[in-house]
This record gives sequence, C-alpha cells and structure tokens, in this order.
Amino acid sequence: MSRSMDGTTDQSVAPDDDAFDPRAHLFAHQKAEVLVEALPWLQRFSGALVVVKLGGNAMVDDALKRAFAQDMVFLRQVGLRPVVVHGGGPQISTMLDRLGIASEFRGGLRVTTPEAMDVVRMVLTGQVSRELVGLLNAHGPYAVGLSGEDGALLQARRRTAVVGGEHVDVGLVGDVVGVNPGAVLDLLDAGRIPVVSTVAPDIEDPTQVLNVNADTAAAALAVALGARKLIVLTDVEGLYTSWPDRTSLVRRITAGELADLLPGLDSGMRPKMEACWRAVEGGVGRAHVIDGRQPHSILVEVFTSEGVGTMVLPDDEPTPSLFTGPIPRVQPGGHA
Ligand SMILES: Nc1ncnc2c1ncn2[C@@H]1O[C@H](COP(=O)(O)OP(=O)(O)O)[C@@H](O)[C@H]1O
Ligand SMILES: CC(=O)N[C@@H](CCC(=O)OP(=O)(O)O)C(=O)O
Repeated sequence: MSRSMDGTTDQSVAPDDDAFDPRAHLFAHQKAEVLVEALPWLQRFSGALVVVKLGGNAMVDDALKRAFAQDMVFLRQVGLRPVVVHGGGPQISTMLDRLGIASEFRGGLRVTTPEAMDVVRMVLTGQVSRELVGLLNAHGPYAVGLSGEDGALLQARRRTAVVGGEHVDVGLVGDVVGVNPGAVLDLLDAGRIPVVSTVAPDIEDPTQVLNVNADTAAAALAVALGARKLIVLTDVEGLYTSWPDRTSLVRRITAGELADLLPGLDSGMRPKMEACWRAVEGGVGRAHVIDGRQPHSILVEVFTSEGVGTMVLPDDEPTPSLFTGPIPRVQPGGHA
C-alpha cells in the first residue's frame, strides 16, 4: 500500500497490500543510489559560493524556468551560496521589435543607442529579473534582485567591438572594470539568493548606464566574490571544438588550452568561453558551460561524479588534455 505525503494511505494507487513489486523496489534502490552519490559532493560544496549565469536562450520555456528556480533553492537549502546572473538578449530583441526599434549586433555585442539602452535596462531589470525573483520566491522569501547600479555593484567602461580586426563603435556598451561585491555578500549573509542584472554605471559618468554582456559580467562578479564555481547555462551541450560536429564536445579543458581555441570560436560561444577563461585565470576554481535546456542540469553537474557539459580548470591541475571522451567515474575532487 502506498503512503501519501500527509502520511495517510492511498488505496487508489496500490490496492494490494501484500504484493511485492520488484520494479518499485529497484526504482527505490536507484533513487537511494542517486542520493548516496551526492553525499561527498554535498560535503565538498557546503558553504561554497557559486555564480550561475542563466542565458536568455535558456529562459524560453516556463517549465525550465521553474526547474531552474528549484535548483537554486535546492543549492541554497543544502548549504551552498548561489548568486544568479541573468542575460536576456532574446527578450531585449523582442521588446525592441515590439517598439519598432531595429536590433543590430556587431562582434557579438548589441549596438546600444540611448533609446535602446532604456529598453535594455527596462527588460533586464524590470522584466527578466522580476520574473526570476518571482519564480525563486515561490519557494520562500529568498531572492532579491539587484542590477549593477545597486550598491555600485558594477562599474563599467565603454568599449568597442572588434569586427574583422577593426575596432567599431557599438554605442553604450561597457566592460566591467570594477566590482563592489558588498551588496551581494550582505544578501548572501542574510541567507538570500541575489539575482543580478548586468546594467552598470559608466565609471567616467556614473549617471550614465552601460549595457554589459552577461557572460563577461558573471565572470567579473565570480572573480570578485572569490567563487568556487562559475556555471554558465546556455542552449547547447557545451563547447564543441569543431562546431557543429556533435562528436567534438569538450568535457574538460585547461585555461591554457582554451586560450589557444578562443580566437577561432564563433561570436555566440566566444564571449562565453572567454568569460570562463577569465574566471579561472582570476582564481575561480572551475568554470562550466552546461545545457540549460535540460531540466536540473545544474544539480547533475554539482552533485554527480560524471558532471555534464564542458569544464574549464586551471593549468596547474593534473587532467587529461582537451578531454573529449566520456567522463570516467571520479572521486570528489576530480570534477569539483
Ligand atoms: N564551438 C561552439 N560550441 C558550442 N556552441 C557554439 C559554438 N560556436 C557557436 N556556437 C553557438 O553559440 C550558441 C550559444 O551562444 P548564445 O546564443 O549567445 O547563448 P546565450 O543566450 O546562452 O548567451 C549555441 O547555441 C551555438 O549555436
Ligand atoms: C552588450 C550586449 O550585447 N549585451 C547583451 C546583454 C544581455 C545578455 O548578455 O544576454 P544573453 O546572456 O541572453 O546573451 C544584450 O544587449 O543582448
């Protein structure tokens, strides 16, 4: 007989009290195995600060967004300290389109006019952040949204894009040049989950805000916070050395090996992998690019021995070089 959550028995599901169902027994055993496999990782990551970047392309499905919120609350509940940094490129483009404003990208960066900047700020801070905060807070009063403007969290400097070796003007676009992590640390200390949108004041004129690519902002924040991990969720399984050849998925790569690959990467993957490289060079223990289209891929990455996606690790770690084969079972410390 099955027992429901409130402790009462449920006659409609399993009417036969005495029957031994070997499949149910096996299923229960497998569930227990999953939990037991997680134990060393739970121990290892207790208290660890993890920056999770959620790309706009991984935010298109409501069920996936709800699963993401569950994962963040799960991490917090088991003692990690997650910080969410979100993108919203497709959502900004949709709003610009609705308003009849053309979207243009150069060298992977949005050409951001003053008019477009208003929309970027409105969509990232007023729409995407609000939605994530709401989904997280369906589980309890955990999430607090803040942008790079709040508590002077981020300072940015205007930058150009590089197209065909030439520097081109892309308007109000910045790179992070400074981080005041105090506001995020205060929230973490209070048991909250900070949700950061990547609009940042211009260091030359703090009344002007700049549009910052969310991958690069997440990396800068991860470095400033001394994060153990940066996890980037996107809409592909990880980094492919010969995109789109699906057999060329990289499972592990050192920062040095990645630096050699960076110049040859396409515009979508390049800022992401450059962010991972910068994070690891800046002292973040591991950077991961994983598939945000798979529900709960973060939990699989953090709490299983195999992990998922592509892991970038420092040069001084003993690791197979540019490892593209199936990940062998490893002990805690292998993929952490
Ligand atoms: N070498 C590569 N490996 C994996 N994906 C690649 C590669 N080169 C280009 N891509 C493309 O980059 C995309 C991810 O970048 P992007 O769309 O900017 O993601 P996000 O919105 O998550 O920031 C993938 O969907 C894929 O089409
Ligand atoms: C300068 C620049 O291009 N900024 C990005 C910021 C949002 C972002 O990075 O979103 P994803 O992570 O979903 O790509 C943009 O305007 O689209």
